[in-house]
Order: sequence, then structure tokens, then C-alpha cells
Amino acid sequence: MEPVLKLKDICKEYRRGGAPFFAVDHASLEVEPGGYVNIIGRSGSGKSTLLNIAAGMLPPTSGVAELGGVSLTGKDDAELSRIRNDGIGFIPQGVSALPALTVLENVMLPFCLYPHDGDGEGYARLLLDRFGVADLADAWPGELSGGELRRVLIARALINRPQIVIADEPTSDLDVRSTRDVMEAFAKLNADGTTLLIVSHDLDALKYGKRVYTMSEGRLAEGNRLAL
Ligand SMILES: Nc1ncnc2c1ncn2[C@@H]1O[C@H](COP(=O)(O)OP(=O)(O)OP(=O)(O)O)[C@@H](O)[C@H]1O
Repeated sequence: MEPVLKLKDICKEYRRGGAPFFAVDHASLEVEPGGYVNIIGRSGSGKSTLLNIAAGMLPPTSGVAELGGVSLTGKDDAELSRIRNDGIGFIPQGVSALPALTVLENVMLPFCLYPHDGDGEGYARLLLDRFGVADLADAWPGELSGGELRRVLIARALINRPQIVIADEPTSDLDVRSTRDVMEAFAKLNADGTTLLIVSHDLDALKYGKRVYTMSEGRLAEGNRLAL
């Protein structure tokens, strides 16, 4: 079966103090349809850099990233934005809701950026309901708890029925209870067939995934190498 996401020999080179180094060093990864892949690793190991490349937000120095067989590299900005908007539900690190839009408007934003068929508002309300935050549709992001806001961002990531949901440390700023709510929301999504790629610091997150990779100094290896 064709992987949803394919990263082939990805490198990202930066410079520090004039000297080049690889933030991502020849990383390869395939996420199969319905897969749930966790990437773990210490701070600074290159997880966010790799995830941003996988989400089409950052071009690699070399290597190829493909979504559903379509290369994300070598596309112009307009084409890449459209692929990202429709094909990838990206949940970046930190809070990324727009404060001047209501919760419902935030969820509908990717639907409204380009013409789409169907009932965007109806689907947005259904997603909010699915994650237990339907009653917050008319609230402002600033009025929500961290866990509620994170579930709103998951709803936003799903509004265009993407091929994959990619999340960077989705629970890093949450307490134990909210972390569990968010991880259970992801588990439910995956059980319903959504393909997931999630970066986490938290080894507890691993019990919700199907495969794990460890990032260390830019290199990606299958398995939990932190426990060794
Ligand atoms: N734009 C940049 N320019 C130069 N170096 C960078 C840049 N972005 C990241 N780096 C460096 O690349 C390395 C990997 O960073 P990255 O943010 O991918 O790590 P991470 O594993 O996600 O860390 P954390 O868990 O703390 O978020 C780090 O050494 C970081 O300082």
C-alpha cells in the first residue's frame, strides 16, 4: 500500500558560529494509511525541524518529502499552500489559534481559505462536538483552558479531511488530565482511520501509538532508543 507520507533521505543543514551542522541528518520515514507514528527525542535533537519538513512548512536541504505520492519539494508557494491546506492537518508547537476569531471561526479558517464544497460550519460544529468542546463555539481562544484549546486545534486540523494529521508536542504545556483527554482524542481519531504523526517528549504518549522512532542529533532510528 502506498504510504501517506514518505520522507526519503532528508537533510537540513544550518550554521552555528559559522560552522555548518545537520539539524536533520539523512532521515527516512514512511507512514502507512491508518498509521500512528510517534517521534521522540531529547530537546534539540531535530524533531521539530523534521516535522516542519514533513508538513511542507520548511524545505529540506536535500532529500524528498512526499504526501500521497506527490512531492512537497520543488513546488511554488501557491501550490504548496494548497497541498498543505487540504492534505495536511498540522498542529504546530505552542498556541496557534487566532485570538480575534471565535473558536468556530478558527476551526473553519482552513475551510474558508480556499473554495470547498460542503457544509464547513456544520462539519466544524460536529468536530467540536466530537472533542467535547461544542459549547465553546462562540468563545474566544483566550477564554479557553490549554486542554480545551488543544482540542479546538485538533478540530481545526481535521476540517478539510486531510490525508494525515501532524502534531508537534501537542501536550507539552498541559496538565495530566488534559494530556490524557488530548491523547485519547488522538487515539479515537486513529481508531476511526485518521493517519497520525506526532512528536512528543513524553514517553507516556507511546502507549497510544503504533510505531515509534527516536531522533538523536538529527538521526532518526526506529524504536524507543531513549529507554536504552
Ligand atoms: N533556523 C535555525 N537556524 C539555526 N539552527 C537551528 C534553526 N532551527 C533549529 N536549529 C537548531 O537545530 C537543532 C534542532 O532543533 P529542533 O527545534 O528541530 O529540535 P527539537 O528536537 O524539536 O527540540 P525541542 O524538543 O526542544 O523542541 C537545534 O540544535 C536547534 O538549535
